This record gives sequence, C-alpha cells and structure tokens, in this order.
Amino acid sequence: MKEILDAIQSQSASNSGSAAVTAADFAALPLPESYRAVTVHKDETEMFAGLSTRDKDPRKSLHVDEVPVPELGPGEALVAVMASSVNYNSVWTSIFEPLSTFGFLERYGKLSELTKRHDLPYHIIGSDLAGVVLRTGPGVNAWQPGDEVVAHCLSVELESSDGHNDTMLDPEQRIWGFETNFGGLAELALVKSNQLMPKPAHLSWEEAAAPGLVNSTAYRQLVSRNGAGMKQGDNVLIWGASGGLGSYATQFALAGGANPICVVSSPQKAEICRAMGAEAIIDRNAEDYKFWKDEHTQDPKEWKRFGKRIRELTGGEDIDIVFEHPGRETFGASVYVTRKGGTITTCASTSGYMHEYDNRYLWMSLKRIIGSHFANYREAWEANRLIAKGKIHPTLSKVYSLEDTGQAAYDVHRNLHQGKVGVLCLAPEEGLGVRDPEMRAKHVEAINRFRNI
Ligand SMILES: C/C=C/C(=O)SCCNC(=O)CCNC(=O)[C@H](O)C(C)(C)COP(=O)(O)OP(=O)(O)OC[C@H]1O[C@@H](n2cnc3c(N)ncnc32)[C@H](O)[C@@H]1OP(=O)(O)O
Ligand SMILES: NC(=O)C1=CN([C@@H]2O[C@H](COP(=O)(O)OP(=O)(O)OC[C@H]3O[C@@H](n4cnc5c(N)ncnc54)[C@H](OP(=O)(O)O)[C@@H]3O)[C@@H](O)[C@H]2O)C=CC1
Repeated sequence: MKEILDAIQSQSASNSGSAAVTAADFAALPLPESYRAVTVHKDETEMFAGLSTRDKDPRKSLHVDEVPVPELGPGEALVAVMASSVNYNSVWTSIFEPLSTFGFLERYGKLSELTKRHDLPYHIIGSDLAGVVLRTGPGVNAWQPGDEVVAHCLSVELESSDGHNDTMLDPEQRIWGFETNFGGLAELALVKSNQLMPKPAHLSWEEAAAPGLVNSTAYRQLVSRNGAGMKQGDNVLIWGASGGLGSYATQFALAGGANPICVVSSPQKAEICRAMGAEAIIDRNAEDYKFWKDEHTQDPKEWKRFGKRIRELTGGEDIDIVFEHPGRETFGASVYVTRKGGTITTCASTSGYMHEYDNRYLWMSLKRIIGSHFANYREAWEANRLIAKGKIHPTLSKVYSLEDTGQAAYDVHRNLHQGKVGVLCLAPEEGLGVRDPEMRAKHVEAINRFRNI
C-alpha cells in the first residue's frame, strides 16, 4: 500500500493533473493482498435489538477490518481511495435500519457468478470516493491506471430496456456501498467504470470526495426535469438547508436564480445559510414549530403558523417547490405550505417513512408529490461538472481518520455536524491532491465556508 501511496504522492501538484508517473507505472504497481476497510458484520445485525433509533450507536457497529482485495471483473475498476465521506445511508447501514443491508448483498449475490463476490459476512460501506485508478477490467477503455477520479454511487446492470432512458429506472439499480459491497470508506474500492468521473482539479482529495452523493441527489431532485425542474424566481423551501443534501440544494437554488427559504435548527446554521447567500431563513428550533400534537395527531394550526412565516419572508408568496427529506415529522406541513400547482419533491424520510398529510390540500390545489432517488449517470456527471467548474462548492466541515469513521457517523446520526463530514482513507493528511491552485484561489472562501464550524 505504501508503494501505491508513494506513486500517487509523486504526482506533481503543479502539473495540472497530468501524470508524472505513467499509466504503465501505475498498472505495474503490485496490488496488496488485503486492505483496511470500514465494515459492518453480518453476525451483529441484532446488536441493537430493543433500542430506540437514537440510541443505536454507529461507533459500536462500524469496524475497521483488514479485508482481501476483491477480484476485478469486466467493466470494473479498482481504485486507491484517498478520501471518502460519510453519508446518511452509512448511518442507516450502521444501525441496521430500516433493514439490514446484508439482505441487499444476498439478493445481489444471486444475480450472477460475478455478483456473488458481494455476498459476504461483512459489508464494506461508503458511497463516495476520490482517488486514483489502479486497475481496470476487460472492456474498460475510457479510464486507465493513474487517472485521478471521483466515483458516483449508481450501480446498474443496464440489461433491461427499462433503464435505457433514465439509468435510475434500471430494475437492477443499486447504490454502491449501500446495496453493493466494496464501498468507498476503505483504502481500495471496486466500482463499475461507468461510475468514474474526473476529479475536480482545484479540490483536495477530501473536498472532492464530499459532494458526490448528496450533490447529485439534490441536482436530480431539485433541478433536473426528472425532479422538480426548478426555474428562476421559484420559492424553494429547503429543509435542513445547511445539512448534507440541503447545503447543495441551497446552492442550486441561489445559482439558478430561485429564492431559497432555508429551514435550520440553530443560529449557527442560519449564519452558514446567510454566508452562502440566502436571505430567507427559518430557525425551526427558535420558532418552536410543533407539527405533531402527539405521536398520532398533527396540528394544522402549526402548519398555518409556518405558512404565515413563509409569507412574511417572501412578501406574501407561497412555496413553488418543497425540497423534502425529513419525512413524517414535516411532510404534512410541506404539503400545506406548497402553492397551488406546486411540487413537493422527496428523497427520504429520516424521521419516519409512514407519512400523513391532508390530501384535500393536495388535490384541491393541484399539487404534485415527486419521488426522487439519487441521480442517473448523466445527472451525476452534470452535478460533478458544476463542482469542477467552481459553480457549486463542497460543504466539507470536518475530516476524520478511517479509524474514527464510527465517530463521524455518530455525529451525523445525532445531527451534530454541519454540511458534509469527510474521511481520510489513504491520504496521510488534509489538503493534498490540488492540481489547479490558481482556480482554487478564486474559490477558496466558498470552498472553506463550512470548515471547522
Ligand atoms: C443515495 C442514497 C440514498 C439514501 O440515503 S436513501 C435512504 C436509505 N435507504 C432506505 O432507507 C431504503 C431501504 N430499502 C428498503 O426499505 C426496501 O428495499 C424497500 C422498502 C425499498 C423495498 O422492499 P423489499 O422487500 O426489499 O423489496 P420489494 O420490492 O418490496 O420486494 C419484495 C417482494 O415483493 C414483491 N413485490 C414488489 N412489488 C409488488 C407488487 N406491486 N405487487 C406484488 N408483489 C410485489 C417483489 O416481487 C418481491 O417478491 P419476492 O420476494 O418473491 O422476490
Ligand atoms: N434517496 C436519495 O438518493 C438520498 C437520500 N438521502 C436521505 O436523506 C436524508 C438526509 O440526508 P442528508 O441531508 O445527507 O443528512 P444530514 O443529516 O446531513 O442533513 C439533514 C438535515 O435535515 C434536518 N432535519 C433532520 N431531522 C429533521 C426533522 N425531524 N425535521 C426537520 N428537519 C430535520 C437537519 O437540519 P436542521 O437540524 O438544521 O434543521 C439535518 O441537518 C437521510 O435520510 C438520507 O438517507 C440522502 C441522500 C440521497
């Protein structure tokens, strides 16, 4: 592993990404037999039985294990991972909710001889990476050893026509590192080569690894015609506006000429939204919205109070698009505050997936609910292109070592974090991997906006 790291480190910081070490040199580097990876264990899926969601502690279930290097198949790439990031899907995996992810691996394993590799008693998690290609499998022509890359997390087989217009609709659609094995929170990762995209040259490894999953998801959910198709002037209500998804949705709204109404839970988070350029901000904690009277009963008076507050901030207008992900806790309010003909677009249900809302406000006012999930190949590419062009910036706040991934996931689970939380895998320190310092200098303030808050 040291030889691999030395080769990556010897890429000059001033050569704009062109390899000082050649592709042949990288291809000739010997692969280790094993590598360190963050895992959950199949024999521990019941370890939190009886505990409340909040009390399930990722620090207990996430391990750093030495695991064998998987065999490389056709159309695949083995990547040396310099950095990765924590996504909420890794929190779900670590607390075995709503399902144990081993069921996904078992199902995938039944598909073919090759996919059997994924069905193991341990699950290497992680759905983001920035790193360097070490090996490519048969049939891979677009990428070669030595290429500096990020990977998006859409894994598809594309054998059915269902996914040929929109790769998210493939019947064998999976999220890499959640529904497949060999994810990015590790020193090496196995991906389909179609997941690879160029690493933005002005970012360090950990910055480049941070946006991938959430940025692509927010792009489809809010901007793409497959999602809400946001346009200039739209009032966009963004829950968790300084969180993983929300920090990108806020940037897309501002960059696209829309008007974000940012919901956060502290003055500190409100300040981050202001620094991004948002003006309409609601501190849900300070204003103490209680959309549920008790576990079973919502309070429409609170929906109305929330709607009035939004009207105060917009000069009397209602919401064109709600960017939803908290789910049960907020969904009734989200449907209520949407304007006639408006859209509620949802990609998650962090607080509970059995939603309740008053359907009269949906049908009588001709509103639409759109389900959205990650992003297709093209959307992921377009979202990464915006990062590479410095139009959208990483929202990395804090960086952990691979050994401390459990703590990083705990912070995200307990909502103690801001923006995105990074993890160094092979990178020995932060700040490495920048190939275009001039471009970086132009954007450095925005790149560092979430750091160490
Ligand atoms: C990018 C990041 C993303 C995120 O962070 S998202 C947040 C994290 N993700 C999650 O929380 C999602 C976790 N996943 C799940 O909870 C489950 O994954 C699903 C509820 C989405 C699906 O449940 P399941 O049981 O895995 O699959 P089924 O499609 O319900 O299939 C079960 C059986 O039910 C049959 N079935 C499906 N639809 C129908 C139908 N309409 N009529 C009759 N049967 C149906 C199937 O065929 C199959 O059958 P057979 O067991 O025999 O294979
Ligand atoms: N389907 C898909 O493709 C994807 C789904 N997801 C899912 O989306 C969800 C959010 O992910 P992500 O943004 O990365 O997570 P984060 O935890 O980084 O951000 C979510 C933010 O939502 C706010 N929030 C949390 N709970 C509530 C609540 N009960 N009511 C109102 N606001 C709340 C919090 O902000 P504050 O406290 O400031 O209000 C929090 O910071 C997760 O469930 C994740 O699995 C994520 C990515 C892709």
